[in-house]
Amino acid sequence: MLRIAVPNKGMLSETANEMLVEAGYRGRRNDRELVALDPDNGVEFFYIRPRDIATYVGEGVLDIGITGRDMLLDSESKAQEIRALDFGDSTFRFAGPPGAFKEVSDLNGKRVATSYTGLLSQYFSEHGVDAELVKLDGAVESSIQLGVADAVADVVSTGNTLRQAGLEIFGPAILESTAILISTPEKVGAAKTLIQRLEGVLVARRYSIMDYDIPTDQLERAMEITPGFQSPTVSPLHDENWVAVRSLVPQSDLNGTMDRLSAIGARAILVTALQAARM
Ligand SMILES: Nc1ncnc2c1ncn2[C@@H]1O[C@H](COP(=O)(O)OP(=O)(O)OP(=O)(O)O)[C@@H](O)[C@H]1O
Ligand SMILES: O=P(O)(O)OC[C@H]1O[C@H](OP(=O)(O)OP(=O)(O)O)[C@H](O)[C@@H]1O
Ligand SMILES: [Mg+2]
Repeated sequence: MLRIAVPNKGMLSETANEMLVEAGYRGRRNDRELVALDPDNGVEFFYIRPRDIATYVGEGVLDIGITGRDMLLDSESKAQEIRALDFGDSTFRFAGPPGAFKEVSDLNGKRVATSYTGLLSQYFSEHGVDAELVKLDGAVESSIQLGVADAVADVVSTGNTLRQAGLEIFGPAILESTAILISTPEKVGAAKTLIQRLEGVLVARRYSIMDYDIPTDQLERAMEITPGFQSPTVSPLHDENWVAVRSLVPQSDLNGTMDRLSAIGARAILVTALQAARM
């Protein structure tokens, strides 16, 4: 039985659960559920704080888990990133009162509040900065106003929290984070089906099917516009001067793709949503 760690709350929990349901697993039935058996799929889900997931997976107690890259790097876990999951994107940044700091070296001798002391102490030692870390559980942005820190290092997504606290980002991004699958080399093999299913969900979320007819003499140009994953399907039409093409195309630029196909003479361009995929 594969044992899977899923965030029980926070920014990643809802989408992580949705992806698992799309991948054919039993979803979490209510937000108090801590353990759930899914015997049809031979898996057991453990709903755990996102910060603790790397610990359980790194110890080998749980086989695979979903957490944030920043949380994995903050931990001392032996778990490794298997792949990014296309949600929960954020950057990890320094911020301070407007104009107070310009670069990371300005933090020498200052107090920096963060919930990610592991990540920060590693960053400071790599960059030769000697700053005092103030460990807080959350709402780190308030620490400067409350007088316990001179600067903060925290997760930034829209930047609204920082703006509301009257703080300004400085220095380069410490890290680009995203939701990731983590496991250990000993356990990852057993999780092959789960990984393949989630990869299918990512493809279904990112791509659509595009069908169109194209004059045969424009086929090569059309292949450059819709190269697909490996090789698009090209089928003969009754009119031998035309062929029908079916290809996977990124959802991010469906209309641009249709414009480019149309400009080289494609007709009857149809787009269909993908419900599931296994590549
Ligand atoms: N506003 C956000 N937008 C995108 N991702 C975020 C945001 N806040 C946190 N994350 C990411 O979500 C993951 C889990 O963080 P989250 O804030 O949910 O956990 P937490 O701080 O331990 O929990 P809580 O905030 O409920 O105490 C981290 O990898 C983090 O980078
Ligand atoms: O840039 P924004 O879109 O405003 O998002 C960033 C905020 O989101 C997270 O807070 P969360 O709600 O998880 O609270 P926490 O600080 O208690 O973890 C993070 O710690 C920032 O405070
Ligand atoms: Mg948080």
